[in-house]
Amino acid sequence: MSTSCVHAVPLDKTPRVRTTAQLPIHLADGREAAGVMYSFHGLSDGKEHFVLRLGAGEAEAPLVRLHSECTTGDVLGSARCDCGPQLQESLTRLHEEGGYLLYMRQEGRGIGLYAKLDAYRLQEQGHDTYAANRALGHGDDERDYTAAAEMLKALGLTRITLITNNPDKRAQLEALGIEVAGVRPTGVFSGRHNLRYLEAKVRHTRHTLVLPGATEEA
Ligand SMILES: Nc1nc2c(ncn2[C@@H]2O[C@H](COP(=O)(O)OP(=O)(O)OP(=O)(O)O)[C@@H](O)[C@H]2O)c(=O)[nH]1
Ligand SMILES: [Zn+2]
Repeated sequence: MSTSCVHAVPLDKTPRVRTTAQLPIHLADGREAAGVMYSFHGLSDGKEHFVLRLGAGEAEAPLVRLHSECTTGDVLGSARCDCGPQLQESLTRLHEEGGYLLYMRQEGRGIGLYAKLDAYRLQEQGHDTYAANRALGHGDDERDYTAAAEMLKALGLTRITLITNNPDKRAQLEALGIEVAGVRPTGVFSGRHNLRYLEAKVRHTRHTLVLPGATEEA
């Protein structure tokens, strides 16, 4: 007897929220937070981004952290960037005020881990993070937030307060039909290993970071 397997294929570009699951998580300060995790089916870039909702209540323009994947920083605690502490800070804020973490599979500003590690080698030879990308034939920043806007809309979130220092995130989301009612900066997590990386973000992509020893206009 033959069997057939029919996969559900979405007929339009609207993603469906695929699953939700309770996820108790430990915050950096030792407290426990209650999360709900959402995954999606049918996002336009075909990647497996996810959302974690934390805290209680629903603000009129809920807090949203749009966080780009950084395996070295988020998972391993690498000090070459500020991603790990930014992620922990966001989880704490979202737990306290209520809101959503969108974890975007955009490793290396969209170039992937393999190329990011090549870029690290070039940085050891003196390139900054953006020049290293270009030397490898990539754009300075290849991130596209279409899938983020799709996820927000699928959750009914069309007016948000965004946690970021990156003006491009706000601009892209607004162009995609998400109203960004306000922006909250992340903390500044600088150290001897990531100072050049942070300086390059300010110089090159106008991240709103005030670094030690810099003036606000710099
Ligand atoms: N290509 C490349 N990507 C990097 C490097 N270091 C970190 N990343 C990636 O950069 C992304 C985070 O981007 P950032 O520019 O640090 O910050 P942002 O997300 O634009 O801005 P915020 O919202 O303020 O955090 C993650 O996907 C990291 O994997 C690097 O040296 N080269
Ligand atoms: Zn990082």
